[in-house]
Amino acid sequence: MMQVASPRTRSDSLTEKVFRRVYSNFNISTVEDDYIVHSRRSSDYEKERLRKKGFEDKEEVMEMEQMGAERIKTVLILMSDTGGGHRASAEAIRDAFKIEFGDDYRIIIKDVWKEYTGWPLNDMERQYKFMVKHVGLWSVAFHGTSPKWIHKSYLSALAAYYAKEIETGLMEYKPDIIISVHPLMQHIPLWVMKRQELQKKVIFVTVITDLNTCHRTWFHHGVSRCYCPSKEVAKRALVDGLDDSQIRVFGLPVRPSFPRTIINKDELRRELEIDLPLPAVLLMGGGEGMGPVQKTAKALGDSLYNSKERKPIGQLIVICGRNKVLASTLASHEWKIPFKVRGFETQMEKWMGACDCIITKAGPGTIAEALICGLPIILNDYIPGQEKGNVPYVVDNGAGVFTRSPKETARIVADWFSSNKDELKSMSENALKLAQPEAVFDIVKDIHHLSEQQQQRIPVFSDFSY
Ligand SMILES: CCCCC/C=C\C/C=C\CCCCCCCC(=O)OC[C@H](CO[C@@H]1O[C@H](CO)[C@H](O)[C@H](O)[C@H]1O)OC(=O)CCCCCCC/C=C\C/C=C\CCCCC
Ligand SMILES: O=c1ccn([C@@H]2O[C@H](COP(=O)(O)OP(=O)(O)O)[C@@H](O)[C@H]2O)c(=O)[nH]1
Repeated sequence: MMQVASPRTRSDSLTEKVFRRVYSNFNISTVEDDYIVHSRRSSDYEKERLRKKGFEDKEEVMEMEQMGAERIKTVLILMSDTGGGHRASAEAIRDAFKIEFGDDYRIIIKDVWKEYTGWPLNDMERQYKFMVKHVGLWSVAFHGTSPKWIHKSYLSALAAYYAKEIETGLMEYKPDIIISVHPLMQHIPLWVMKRQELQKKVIFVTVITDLNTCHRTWFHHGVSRCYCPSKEVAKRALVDGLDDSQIRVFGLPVRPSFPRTIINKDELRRELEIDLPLPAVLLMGGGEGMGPVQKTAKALGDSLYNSKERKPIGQLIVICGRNKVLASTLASHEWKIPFKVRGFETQMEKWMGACDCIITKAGPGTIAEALICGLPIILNDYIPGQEKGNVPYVVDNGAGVFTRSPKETARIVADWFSSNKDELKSMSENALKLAQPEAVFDIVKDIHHLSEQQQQRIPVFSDFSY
């Protein structure tokens, strides 16, 4: 029985709620952001709720919906699949809204740029993938666009050029609340809202998904709240001119399905068909399977095999994300130790819960999740700019180590699994201390509070035009 305990205690009822949702065929992590499906379902709920309250007539139901009686609030979460972290945080927020407030909120996760605009905004995923493969280019782009006058003028030009399209994109969903979980999705929507005089009617908040050295585009002064995952980021926000009252520090939002109570590790291993007694290391490289994964896997294949006794001292699980080439290359290799290779996994909490430590590039999402699972972390790479500061965040807090060398990584893991178990244990404890499993709930509750405050200021039936 492994204890994956939250460093802070929380009311049983919430834990129970999470457990019920997570482990009773209710897959809250399902990617379900297709608007049509979503909006149909949500409006069906809404109609059903009104019908239950006695509004049988079709027109009456429609009227009440429009007027806002028992109105379900619409939350639009803006994200882009540049990396896997923004989507993971968006899903975390959606799931937490569902757990905390049931059907009171309708959550839509969207990349409005991709669907409504043209080049270069609609092609960020591909461009980002290209740039981070050429780290020098990314470094120039990241640091070169740091001055406010540079990114502001560029984004204003894009806003003006795509004004109509973005307006259409945002207005289609008629959001009451807009949440941006992406560094480039503050300026343009806020500009559109200003043009439409919607600033007082629609709440706009930013949820930063970088733990330390984030880009300055995250810090827009026009937001109601800027949720910072760490004190370091909050300091940067203050330096950038945000007001104290706009800033809240709760932590990085992680999907509530991540275990934070008691998880039976053996059961997870049985379910995932992982060897029961052998210590296990999880190797990954973010949503795209980036970093020195292949070399590290092969080095681990050697270091976790005791050739004198002709038996393994550990086992290896590699999650390649969307990197199919990596997955097939590793699958075709001969392994002396128990080995598993997987593609993009939707239940990361199970794989992390079943392992004893993790090797990853310094992606903030993976780090925050691993901390919740109490996994010591070996960071083997980082993207210059936004991920650089994640290294001291982990290492200085005693939750892991940094090395770029696959051989050194493999040696450390072998050490942890044999002669240095104490270090593994103390790092696991430090990881749990640093974890913030409640962050996502604190964020959605604060947004709910904002929304209630706003409701008191604006008449509920105000029919604002989009
Ligand atoms: C004066 C010299 C200027 C040189 C500029 C050269 C080229 C400019 C081209 C592109 C601009 C690059 C934008 C840089 C802003 C970066 C903000 C940022 O932090 O972005 C991070 C995200 C990715 O998210 C991160 O993923 C990580 C893991 O992979 C991790 O999860 C982390 O938590 C996440 O934060 O990056 C992006 O989304 C960038 C997409 C870049 C696509 C370029 C397309 C250009 C289109 C629009 C750019 C708009 C404005 C930028 C201002 C440009 C000013 C010149
Ligand atoms: O197969 C996978 C691989 C990754 N992830 C998730 O993708 C996110 C990766 O985010 P991170 O910030 O670590 O790195 P990025 O992919 O943005 O570079 C994390 O939430 C992972 O759990 C996932 O759900 N399935």
